[in-house]
Amino acid sequence: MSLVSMPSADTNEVVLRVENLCKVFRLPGARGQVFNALNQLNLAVTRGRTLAVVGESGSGKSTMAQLIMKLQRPSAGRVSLRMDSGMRDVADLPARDLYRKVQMVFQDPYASLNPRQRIWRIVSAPLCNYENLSRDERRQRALHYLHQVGLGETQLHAFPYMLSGGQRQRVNIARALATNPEILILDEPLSALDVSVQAQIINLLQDLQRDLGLTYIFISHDIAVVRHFADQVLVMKSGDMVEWGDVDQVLENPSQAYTRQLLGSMPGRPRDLPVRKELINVMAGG
Ligand SMILES: Nc1ncnc2c1ncn2[C@@H]1O[C@H](COP(=O)(O)OP(=O)(O)OP(=O)(O)O)[C@@H](O)[C@H]1O
Repeated sequence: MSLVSMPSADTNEVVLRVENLCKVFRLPGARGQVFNALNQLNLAVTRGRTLAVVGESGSGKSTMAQLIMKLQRPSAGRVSLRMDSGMRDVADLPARDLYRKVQMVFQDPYASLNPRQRIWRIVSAPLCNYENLSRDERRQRALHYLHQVGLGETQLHAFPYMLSGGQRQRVNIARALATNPEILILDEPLSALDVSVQAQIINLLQDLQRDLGLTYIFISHDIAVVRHFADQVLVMKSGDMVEWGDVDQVLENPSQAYTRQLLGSMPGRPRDLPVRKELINVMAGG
């Protein structure tokens, strides 16, 4: 059961809605045994805002992301997305329409790039599902998206192993931008990067959000970053929603004991924030 009810949001601005979403996994080798990874999740994501999702390991954050992206089927409930024709159940949407609207950036910038492909091929690959492009056109389009993430000609013909971790994560973001999506699901996009590079990527994500009007679902373990970056935060525990609200309210004045416990155990807990926030601003040149 969900521990909190769905907060109200201006329905005109809701671009993604999750209703009573559940995921039950059958455990291999354990006769008939099941595991509830997600229990009746309810959520509304507002256009142009950032919703952070926090919770201890195994709380269901990535499962939620996979259900939104149709990488897994829900056991119950539904995810709907704002399309030109109104809110549509993603179960009824062809993958190509879903991926036009929603893209994902994964945690590991190393594992998520094909090591045998040049960067222009990687970045322009999603476009091939929508358009019949020549090699030259693909390179031009890839260069456009590389410029958006602060890379350029130098990286266009490189292979992933030639790039730093931060550059690879920029390539991942460029690839995610290639379908001109409205929503990016960022699944711990900073955790494989060192702190100074994290700050640069946060800065980039904020610039992109401002310039392109993107909506973010940001899965993170770092409370300092969440506070700096997100508008709202959802706290999860063992597949349940524990608390959802504005970042300042939830992080400064959590209503649930579990949230207080989580804040105390995660890096960048509130009393550390001023230092980290300043650090991030300095590193991001802000
Ligand atoms: N295919 C599967 N079969 C069985 N159990 C699964 C499967 N996928 C995920 N789980 C379980 O569901 C729970 C939620 O996993 P999930 O990856 O969503 O957690 P998470 O909050 O993203 O964790 P982390 O922060 O470590 O990435 C975990 O206990 C996980 O072991």
